[in-house]
Amino acid sequence: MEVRDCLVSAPGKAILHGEHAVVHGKVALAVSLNLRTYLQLKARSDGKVCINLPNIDTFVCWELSELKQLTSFLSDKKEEMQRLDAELVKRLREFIGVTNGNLDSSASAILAFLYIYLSLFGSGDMPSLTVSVWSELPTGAGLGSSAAYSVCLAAAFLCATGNIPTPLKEWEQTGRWCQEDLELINSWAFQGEKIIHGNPSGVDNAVGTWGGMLRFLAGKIIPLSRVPLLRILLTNTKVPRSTKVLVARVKDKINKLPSIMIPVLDSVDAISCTCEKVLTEMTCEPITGDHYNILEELIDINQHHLNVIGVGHPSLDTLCQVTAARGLHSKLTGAGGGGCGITLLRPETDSTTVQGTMKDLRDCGYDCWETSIGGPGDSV
Ligand SMILES: Nc1ncnc2c1ncn2[C@@H]1O[C@H](COP(=O)(O)OP(=O)(O)O)[C@@H](O)[C@H]1O
Ligand SMILES: C[C@@](O)(CCOP(=O)(O)O)CC(=O)O
Ligand SMILES: [Mg+2]
Repeated sequence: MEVRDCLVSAPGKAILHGEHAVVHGKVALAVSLNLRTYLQLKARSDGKVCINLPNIDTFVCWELSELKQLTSFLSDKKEEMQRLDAELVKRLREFIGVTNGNLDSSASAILAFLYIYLSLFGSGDMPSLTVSVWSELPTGAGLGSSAAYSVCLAAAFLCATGNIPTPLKEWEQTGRWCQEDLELINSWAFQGEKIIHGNPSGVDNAVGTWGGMLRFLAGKIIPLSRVPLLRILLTNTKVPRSTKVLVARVKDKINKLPSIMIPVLDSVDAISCTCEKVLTEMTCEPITGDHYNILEELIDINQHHLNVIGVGHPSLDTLCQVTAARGLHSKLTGAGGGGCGITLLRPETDSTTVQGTMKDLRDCGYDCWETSIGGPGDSV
């Protein structure tokens, strides 16, 4: 099978409120970032399938004949993709030589690639191709790099199979898909997230697919089109962590202490709903200091809750203390345990304060940058 070359990209995300709680059916508010992951798919004619993942130092090639042996049991039931195909995952784990325990970065990325590739092409004519992925996002830091990676894989392979059109006209720089195509991309990206996260909520792949700001509740995605522009400082503590491990740890804690943990999750839910209400008010009435006072208080309370849930880290405590010394409010974003945090900047926060805070954070060894939030979803 010959495939058409294509280049796709998808944004990372920041979760304003609701990380972890969203896995347990609570509301999350998330927004795309202007940092993206890019994927280039190129057809080959030598019967090889290759993957180049420079961000995680992973470069692998297989013969098509090897991959074909993994597909003998696959049927053409592509609509049955709500659940992961456990038999395919088992075979793939054996194939890459990781039969038990958690997968490392490279094994997770390879497994997600092979799973989507074989699910989409395995029951027909399998194409020889090279996929190269590179990203502006830090990997494994809470900004949804796994989801952006999965969205790119899903979009590129669905284009290559002809399941969705390549909407690019020659004169266009970027293109967008229709709602139905985006839903298909999102559902395949969710499969990739399941491989990398274990038990994802689906919020990250939804933001990676649609972009902008959205409210996510139990798989239901509501775009928030009327939100004010918020200035955010993003800080990467550079402490590595794995979303899969943290999500599993939170689940254990809820199972062990349900009467203590469930009210905390309910409170996080109320924080997300209150934040959404304040953001909506800010678009309908003049923005006042009171709006920002509430947003800051919500950030502080949620950060305490996330510590209670068990996903804090001393590096994140330092972030909160350093920014609090300048009158700014921070919380972790994403899975926590290290990784990134967000700091809310007020419209009137002057550049001396911002520059001074960034210097203090860099002196702690962190990466720090001011960013705009919102932005386009994935494009081809
Ligand atoms: N650019 C990339 N290239 C290859 N794999 C990636 C890339 N970005 C993310 N991944 C995969 O996603 C994993 C990180 O996912 P996760 O722990 O959920 O962190 P996050 O999504 O917060 O960045 C990596 O270990 C790797 O398997
Ligand atoms: C902790 C969680 O809410 C977000 C994880 O985001 P990230 O992988 O840390 O970028 C998990 C999820 O929603 O699937
Ligand atoms: Mg992730």
